Amino acid sequence: MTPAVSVRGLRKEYPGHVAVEDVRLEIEQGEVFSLLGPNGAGKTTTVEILEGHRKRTAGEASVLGEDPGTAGRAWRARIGIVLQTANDAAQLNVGETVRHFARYYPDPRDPDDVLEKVGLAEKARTRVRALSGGQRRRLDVALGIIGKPELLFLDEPTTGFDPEARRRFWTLIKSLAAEGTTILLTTHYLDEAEALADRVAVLAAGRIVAEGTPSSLGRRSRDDAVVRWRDENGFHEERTQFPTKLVTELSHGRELADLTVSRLSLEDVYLRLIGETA
Ligand SMILES: Nc1ncnc2c1ncn2[C@@H]1O[C@H](COP(=O)(O)OP(=O)(O)OP(=O)(O)O)[C@@H](O)[C@H]1O
Repeated sequence: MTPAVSVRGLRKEYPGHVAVEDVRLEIEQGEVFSLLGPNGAGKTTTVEILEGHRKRTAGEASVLGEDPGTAGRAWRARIGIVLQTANDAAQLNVGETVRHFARYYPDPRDPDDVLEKVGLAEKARTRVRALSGGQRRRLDVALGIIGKPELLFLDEPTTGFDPEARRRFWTLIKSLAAEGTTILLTTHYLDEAEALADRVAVLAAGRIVAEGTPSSLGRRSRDDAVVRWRDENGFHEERTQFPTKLVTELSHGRELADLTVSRLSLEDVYLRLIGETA
């Protein structure tokens, strides 16, 4: 199967500044892939090159089998884009906006279904400019998926969402992934990457510094577990590769007060990776 996205030696130079250097990426069809990295790392630049919205300085890129720098309208109809900054849709209401965008695509989803999916069904008659920031973002997501894209680009999609809206959005992304949509997601929320992504890559200063599944990134699964508990002598903390054995030995069949067993979170690993490259 040809990968949905294949990139080699990607480079982008702005005057006096290299934003992306030697990036190599391969995203399989149906995969949810998350690009992580600090502000200014080059995520948006990379994604916009793949969307055909920016020209690369050098390197090879293939998106759904075509070069995004030269691909035409038929190709564009196969991808969906949720941008970081939304365009302002004039005087239309939410329902009209979604129906208007649906007309651009050969085989769109049902606009009412899409509004339901993103949790805006009750806002169908509200003017776009009267939406809250988070609701506006949900409309952006609706417009990104209305064309039934094979490949969906999501650039920081849940910025400004309340916790419930984020969880709802995650459910939506999982259902799109289950239908076979390939998804490239950039996010600053590590829990979001962990919940959604099959694989993640960390970009720092324009280069990929780590890549893998969320659970294996930066040798995470091989790190010690941290066991914490309390007894009459106070709080204790021990690091071990064998937390079950340690807890069994400690407890002698009785309850240990305030017992927790934890491993490095994806955020811990991410911060370590970014720290190493700073
Ligand atoms: N049009 C441009 N002209 C010049 N420099 C630019 C341009 N666009 C981006 N840059 C620079 O390129 C680098 C990468 O920017 P980019 O927007 O790709 O980062 P990012 O990883 O998406 O950041 P964020 O997390 O803040 O969205 C930054 O140093 C930025 O200042």
